[in-house]
Amino acid sequence: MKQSSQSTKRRSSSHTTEREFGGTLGATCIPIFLPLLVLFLLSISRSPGASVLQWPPQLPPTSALWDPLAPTMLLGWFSLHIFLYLLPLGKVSEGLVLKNGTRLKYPINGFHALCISVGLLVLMLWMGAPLGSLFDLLLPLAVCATGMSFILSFYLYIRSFWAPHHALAPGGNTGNPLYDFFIGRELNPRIGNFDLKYFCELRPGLIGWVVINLGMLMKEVELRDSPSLAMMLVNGFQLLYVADALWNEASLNVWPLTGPAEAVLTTMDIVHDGFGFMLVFGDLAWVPFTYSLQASFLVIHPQELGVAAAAGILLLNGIGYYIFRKSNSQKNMFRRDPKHPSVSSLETIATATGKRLLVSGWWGLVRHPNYLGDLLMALAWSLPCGFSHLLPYFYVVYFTVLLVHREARDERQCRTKYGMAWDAYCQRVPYRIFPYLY
Ligand SMILES: NC(=O)C1=CN([C@@H]2O[C@H](COP(=O)(O)OP(=O)(O)OC[C@H]3O[C@@H](n4cnc5c(N)ncnc54)[C@H](OP(=O)(O)O)[C@@H]3O)[C@@H](O)[C@H]2O)C=CC1
Ligand SMILES: CC(C)CCC[C@@H](C)[C@H]1CC=C2C3=C(CC[C@@]21C)[C@@]1(C)CC[C@H](O)C(C)(C)[C@@H]1CC3
Repeated sequence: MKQSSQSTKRRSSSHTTEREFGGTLGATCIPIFLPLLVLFLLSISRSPGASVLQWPPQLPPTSALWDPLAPTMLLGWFSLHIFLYLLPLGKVSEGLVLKNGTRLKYPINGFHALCISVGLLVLMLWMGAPLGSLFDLLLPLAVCATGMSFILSFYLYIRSFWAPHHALAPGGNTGNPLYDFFIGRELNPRIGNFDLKYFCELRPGLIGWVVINLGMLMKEVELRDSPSLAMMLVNGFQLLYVADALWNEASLNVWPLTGPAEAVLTTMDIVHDGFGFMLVFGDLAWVPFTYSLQASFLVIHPQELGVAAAAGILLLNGIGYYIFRKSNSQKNMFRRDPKHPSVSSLETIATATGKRLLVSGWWGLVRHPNYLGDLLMALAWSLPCGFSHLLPYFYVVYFTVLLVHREARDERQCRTKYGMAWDAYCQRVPYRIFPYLY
């Protein structure tokens, strides 16, 4: 979290002043704590008790952490996705205007990469590949993904000293090595045209999450002959979420190259945050190994799910997805073409920057309707795992904390950008995420 005290602020003409995520202390502890948390969660998800509250915590034996197959598989997976990223499939789109007035070009072929990956997996299954053995490799894979995150983050930190000043992220340039390593100094590190942040955010980890889920489903088939309804719901919901992210990246295809960027290219991570340990580890280790916890939990803790309960959960996910997609699309459309018939009748307020803010429609309900939809989906992903354990609800709790923190960061940035107009918006739309609650 941002610390407001003077002690956390630096005064220097070229260095940024504000520190987030607990400043230097957070930046030192989080890279130690989060990898251990991933291993802890993975290891208890497969233990019979699956208790997050057990003290002392149950840690995996060191022999369970290493398998020579894991680095080979990970390198193979990364090579495949680098190859797919570089394939001349789909179109090329432009990001938002950078400080030096230029725009970077991005290949929009993530959905192709997802389809090809799923096609390859189906082929491997047909050839008899034991995809269920991913279950036994999860801990070594997580260890290797963490190691890879550290190596990549060191590389990014060191190379950032050769980057021009305008290429640095606003928040990752404090001069404190630990903090800058954690937050990330360079905004859009690239090797030639290969954009490391954009690649990591949407490809290996996000698609890897879907593959891990499928591996858990296959393990269930090995153990119990067929996948359970709960496992199918978790797989289906999360596949929809990942496919949506990649499809909406691809929806840029229909717009002219010179039009404003939208969807993933306008998220806070791409536009504002540097590429440091937090995002590298988040993309490569945290997303695939903790977002798939419900599926790995279900392998050892099968749940009976009645048709009525399944229908209720389906409905909840559908409502969440509808709110998430409609609100994100409404804002993206408004930013791209405010005169488009689907948004032209919405009420707006002017800001000094020339941009307007929506005050009706989804963005008049709460200030972050997209987070509300995302959180409803998060709950729907955990409910198939029943109420006997807390572990499957880890994602809901973590995600609530992440989005509340993210909302506060975005709010600060918007207040700086829009000043009094933002205050007027907040008065008009008093709730942040949950109507009448928060
Ligand atoms: N699954 C996961 O782990 C995660 C998922 N997400 C999801 O990613 C999606 C994107 O989220 P995120 O990048 O945080 O931010 P948002 O998509 O919510 O974008 C926030 C920006 O939208 C613009 N904006 C805010 N209010 C208005 C308004 N009333 N009218 C017009 N524009 C407005 C502002 O930018 P400007 O005015 O400059 O255009 C603001 O900075 C969300 O759906 C979120 O749930 C996010 C993080 C993690
Ligand atoms: C390691 C920390 C505890 C937290 C790291 C945070 C990251 C895991 C998330 C920050 C923003 C993200 C986004 C998505 C995935 C999680 C991270 C990387 C996203 C790609 C998921 C799919 C969505 O549709 C999206 C809008 C494309 C998301 C963009 C932000």
